[in-house]
Amino acid sequence: MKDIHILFIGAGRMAEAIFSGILQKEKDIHITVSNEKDVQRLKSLKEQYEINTTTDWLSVLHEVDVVLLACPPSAHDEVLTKMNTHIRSNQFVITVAAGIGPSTLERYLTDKTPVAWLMPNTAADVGKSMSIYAFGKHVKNEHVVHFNKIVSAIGASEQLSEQQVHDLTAITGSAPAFLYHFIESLEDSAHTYGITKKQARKLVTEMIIGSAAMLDKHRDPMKLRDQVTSPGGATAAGLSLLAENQFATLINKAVQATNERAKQQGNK
Ligand SMILES: NC(=O)C1=CN([C@@H]2O[C@H](COP(=O)(O)OP(=O)(O)OC[C@H]3O[C@@H](n4cnc5c(N)ncnc54)[C@H](OP(=O)(O)O)[C@@H]3O)[C@@H](O)[C@H]2O)C=CC1
Ligand SMILES: O=C(O)[C@@H]1CCC=N1
Repeated sequence: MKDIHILFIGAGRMAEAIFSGILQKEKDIHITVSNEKDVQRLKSLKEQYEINTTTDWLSVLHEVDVVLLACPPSAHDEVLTKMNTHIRSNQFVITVAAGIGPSTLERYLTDKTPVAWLMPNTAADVGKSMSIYAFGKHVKNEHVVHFNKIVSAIGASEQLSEQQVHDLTAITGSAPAFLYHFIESLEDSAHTYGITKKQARKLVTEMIIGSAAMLDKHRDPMKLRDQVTSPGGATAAGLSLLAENQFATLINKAVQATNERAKQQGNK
């Protein structure tokens, strides 16, 4: 297969996680990264990674096979409008923006442009993103081949419908932040018992890494929870308190709030 050249529009946290993951796995994917204002950020990324950078993505557009939009949802209107008059019909456009599905991309890119919506998470940086995605109407086999190469470099993936990516953005895209918040809360709690912050971090981080490894091996959180919960014992008391305070309902509400905001951002 011939080398792939990807242009990133947006040089923020998600862009970096994705191209960092790709560069660790793939030697025949070439990356150009652009943003609009922050030249210092581009300079620092160029020092760290084997990439090209530019503040003028339009000048590079004609050279690339894939455009990956990693800018905020609110920037898409401006970027796609500008892109539409210059893009060649076989160039593949992928967005990772919350709320911006293939049907939105196709409304802007009027020349039967192949498009995809990828919802990754920041674990792309370590090749462990769980990414969900949906394709537009004009995606052909060659684009699927490119897409699979890019997405498999950053972790696991699952193809869904556009609506399902809307509905599950919270679960794969945002829920890592929910988990990190849970971890921060455990650290704060540990710290109140007289250990240092460094010790609290070690205790909680290693516990989470061990739990994730168990989940990876056994794939059954209910069974794993049950193994920890000795009948009538200490863990059961903690879990009861979580249940009394509607822990599961609260998580469901956080998922809904996240998806509503994502949709709202995409509709602007
Ligand atoms: N962070 C995450 O975990 C995830 C994020 N996403 C999506 O990724 C996208 C980026 O998010 P994130 O990386 O967190 O955000 P950041 O704020 O870290 O990065 C946004 C980047 O976009 C650039 N940008 C802003 N406006 C424009 C414009 N008009 N043209 C070109 N570049 C522009 C910014 O640079 P400058 O201002 O200098 O132009 C910056 O480099 C969002 O759409 C988000 O929904 C999806 C899944 C997970
Ligand atoms: O917070 C956000 O809007 C993005 C989308 C999914 C994760 N981060």
